[in-house]
Amino acid sequence: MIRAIVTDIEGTTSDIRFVHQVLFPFARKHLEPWLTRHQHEALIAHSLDDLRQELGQPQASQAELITALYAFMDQDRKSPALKALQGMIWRDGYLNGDFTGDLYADVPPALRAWQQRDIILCVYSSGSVAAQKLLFGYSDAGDLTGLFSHWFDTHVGGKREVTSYRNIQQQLGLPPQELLFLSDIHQELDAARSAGWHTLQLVRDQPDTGSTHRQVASFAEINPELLPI
Ligand SMILES: CSCCC(=O)C(=O)COP(=O)(O)O
Ligand SMILES: [Mg+2]
Repeated sequence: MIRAIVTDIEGTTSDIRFVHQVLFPFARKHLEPWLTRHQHEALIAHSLDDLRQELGQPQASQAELITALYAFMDQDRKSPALKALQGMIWRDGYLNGDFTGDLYADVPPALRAWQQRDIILCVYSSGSVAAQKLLFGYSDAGDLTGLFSHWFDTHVGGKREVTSYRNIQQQLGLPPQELLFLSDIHQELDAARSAGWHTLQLVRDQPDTGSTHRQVASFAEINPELLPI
């Protein structure tokens, strides 16, 4: 029996194009002036120190850090410091009404139905927990943060690493066979399966021929009571 469902965001609950064509360009455009304005605030200074550590350059200047951040963005590197800073920049965009958090139309009704069946709902994304809460808090369908009880980002580990799913399982205090991970990326699902979890792949555009996971095109096709099939 599935007791908890952990969902990815990009490509799973939300269109990849929203992340790559709206969120990422917004963060890139605002990065430099935003950092100049906020660099002395404790949270931002802390993220910049994390970035210096990631780079192995404890004395890196502000200009060097900005160059590194642009390079990380070019590589879509899942750097915790970059992800923390992007989340803080996106906050202004959500608050100003520049965009709302994109969700596929099938996502909110499915989440509500699962919650009504007492299934624990969680998010696991490379985006920071703060960024996850903004996306669901300012979503196209209103504030959905109340549907989720746990939020995980790369502080538990990378999404293609088995240990990350073991860490999440320990935090949830449930056996792995009661956990279901939803993602569009089969390498992430491979890691979850290796940790003993159930997996389902969201294929929003076309099937993934390189995958060994069960594939569905929408959340409406998922009935946790029927798993495993
Ligand atoms: C919180 S939405 C932004 C997602 C993000 O920043 C990202 O890098 C997506 O990575 P994922 O591992 O969730 O595909
Ligand atoms: Mg994804």
